[in-house]
Amino acid sequence: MDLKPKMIFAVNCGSSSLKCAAFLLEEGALQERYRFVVKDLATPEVEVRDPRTGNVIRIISRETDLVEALDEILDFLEEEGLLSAIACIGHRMVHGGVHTAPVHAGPDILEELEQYAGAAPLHNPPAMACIRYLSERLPDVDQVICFDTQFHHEMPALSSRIPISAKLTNGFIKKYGFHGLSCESVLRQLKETRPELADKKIIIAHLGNGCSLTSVVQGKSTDNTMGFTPFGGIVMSSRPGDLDPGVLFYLLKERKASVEEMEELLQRESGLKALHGKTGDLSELVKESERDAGADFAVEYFVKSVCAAIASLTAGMGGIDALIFTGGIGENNTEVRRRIAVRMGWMGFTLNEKQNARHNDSISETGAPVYIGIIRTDEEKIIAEQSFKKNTG
Ligand SMILES: Nc1ncnc2c1ncn2[C@@H]1O[C@H](COP(=O)(O)OP(=O)(O)O)[C@@H](O)[C@H]1O
Ligand SMILES: CC(=O)OP(=O)(O)O
Ligand SMILES: [Mg+2]
Repeated sequence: MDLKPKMIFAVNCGSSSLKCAAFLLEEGALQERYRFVVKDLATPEVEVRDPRTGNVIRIISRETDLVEALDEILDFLEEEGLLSAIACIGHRMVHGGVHTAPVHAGPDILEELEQYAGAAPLHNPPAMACIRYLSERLPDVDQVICFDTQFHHEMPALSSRIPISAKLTNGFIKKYGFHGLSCESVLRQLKETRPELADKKIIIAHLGNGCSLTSVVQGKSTDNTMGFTPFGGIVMSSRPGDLDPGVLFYLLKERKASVEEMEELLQRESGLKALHGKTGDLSELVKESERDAGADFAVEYFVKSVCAAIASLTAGMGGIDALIFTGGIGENNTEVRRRIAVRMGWMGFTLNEKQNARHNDSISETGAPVYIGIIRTDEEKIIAEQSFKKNTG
């Protein structure tokens, strides 16, 4: 009998953060042992957290490079005697293109995935860099790639088609939908805590650095606000969300902007950051909103954008039973949730202010026509489970 511990390591490259988790395989179930979080990729520290308490038990300082952060995390696991226990590594790849199930990260797949790098430039290239680095440091360990787009791949054509000429789309340009691993985590938890809602009409509002809303009917994605790429949908921290295509032509033709300049401006300098002028961090904007009219404007713009998406997705589903907040902002920002619920009052949203302030699981008034809840997403657990299944399947 093999008594050596076995571990699954999950890597989640977000647009502003790196989140990793180490799971020990105990009696056939995955038990999280350590969580590693780089909250802001511009700040040089990795928090090592104890998942049982959520407490930060150590801070590892690092250089500013993502791969170096990962290197330090592996050094930590080595010190703990756990590096050799890694049986499999799972990665979140935001754009999966044609893939509708997890894949092993062999050289052919990596080469093929290169074609989607430009469709998720804030996400896919760093995830690819992590895979390449890990295949050098741990060449014998199986790496599995899990896709954010998988959950949405059966979205109805009424949602997924993009109405441009077939000469341009070639079947490839369509709405893919993102934050799918987060949706899976939220639905799994909802099934456990509110089984009566699991098969109803639900909107999952994933509000983090990247933000998207997904409509779910009977556990299946029917629409997502992001589109062909994670640029689309509602306004985000530094991304504009849906944009009149005429703006792009104008910038290219009249302002002679280069594609690179446009990409940089639209990826990193737009969205809430452009509205406010200094910061796109919604938490900071909320903090400043009482004394800074520009910050308050940016928060209201965001809230209106979320509410417009809720109304549109509700129309698509022909009703709504529950709204679930998740993601860094959705889980933690009382004021953003309050403003959204108040603005949606006309549609039957009634917030319980006390429960909202306490970040309770349920934050709507008892008996209100629309249930409003908060669920802490655990994308890393879904990555670990999907990877373990692929690794052993
Ligand atoms: N504990 C917290 N309290 C308040 N705001 C938070 C907290 N954690 C995250 N946030 C907010 O969430 C945002 C990041 O969301 P997250 O979903 O973690 O990021 P990413 O989109 O990179 O995955 C941050 O910009 C921050 O404003
Ligand atoms: C798809 C996306 O924008 O992801 P994240 O919120 O993790 O950056
Ligand atoms: Mg994220």
